[in-house]
Amino acid sequence: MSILDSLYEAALADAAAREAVEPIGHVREQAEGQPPARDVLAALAPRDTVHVIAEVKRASPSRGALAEIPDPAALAAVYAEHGASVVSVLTERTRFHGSLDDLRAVRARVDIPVLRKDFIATEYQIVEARAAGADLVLLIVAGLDDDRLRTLRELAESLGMQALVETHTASEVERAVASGARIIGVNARDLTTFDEHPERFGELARAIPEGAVRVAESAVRAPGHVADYRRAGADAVLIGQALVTGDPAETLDAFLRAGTDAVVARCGRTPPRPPPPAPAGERRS
Ligand SMILES: O=P(O)(O)OC[C@@H](O)[C@@H](O)c1c[nH]c2ccccc12
Repeated sequence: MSILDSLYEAALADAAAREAVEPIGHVREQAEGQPPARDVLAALAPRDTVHVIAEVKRASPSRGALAEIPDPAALAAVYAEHGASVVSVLTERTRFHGSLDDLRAVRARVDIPVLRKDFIATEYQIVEARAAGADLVLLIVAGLDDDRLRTLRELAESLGMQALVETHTASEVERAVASGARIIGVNARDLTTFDEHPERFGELARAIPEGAVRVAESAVRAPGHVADYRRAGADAVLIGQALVTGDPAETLDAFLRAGTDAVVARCGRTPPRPPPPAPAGERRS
């Protein structure tokens, strides 16, 4: 069994245990009782600086324990104050040490959109994401067939959420685009081996159509990496480890500065033109 398969297996076993206690009808009612989901497309709309999706991540299967994060809401508040556009909360328990309680706590503290990051393959997980206050859910193309991918994204959208559709190869980007995804991530980390390929985003970004949000995921360790992703056409960069293992405020400030200074040179996006010179008579000098 691949690592990815075992991650899905654990997440789905946990979801089934929750569903045995709380059937989907109840959870749907809770979802309907939530304030409407935040507008994620507006929050990630292309602009002349990069967006950061900042992650609450205690541990990972590839690195083990990263940070204790006793108060995920406090960390999310720092992210929001320092310019993150979206907070990502890992809710997977067995390998990432996260929970839906983390997501609820974050939701209660910040106003920016919140992403439920988990190994999602069932309607139940989507509905419980909304019931916990999520605005965005992760869907990993490598773990879903075309039917599931479309059905789950459409269910998320019917609840007012969006889906971040994650890819790692050219054929997965093709499938994501064909499925109608509007927010497409390229994960530098291969979830079947944990190898990192930061150059992958630049190779695949061109295949993501104009109009979809392009997200570069993983492997940002230094400001230069944000600049590289930005130059390769990223609208947003998803960062976990570097934020939770360093000083989150200082690190985020430095990353956003690097993303602001980098000029997008490819993917058909050109930097804004300088204003035309004023007519001779109006020049001040
Ligand atoms: O910690 P990093 O290298 O900054 O990566 C963050 C994020 O991209 C990563 O946590 C991630 C990307 N896709 C995932 C899917 C499941 C779990 C985790 C992930």
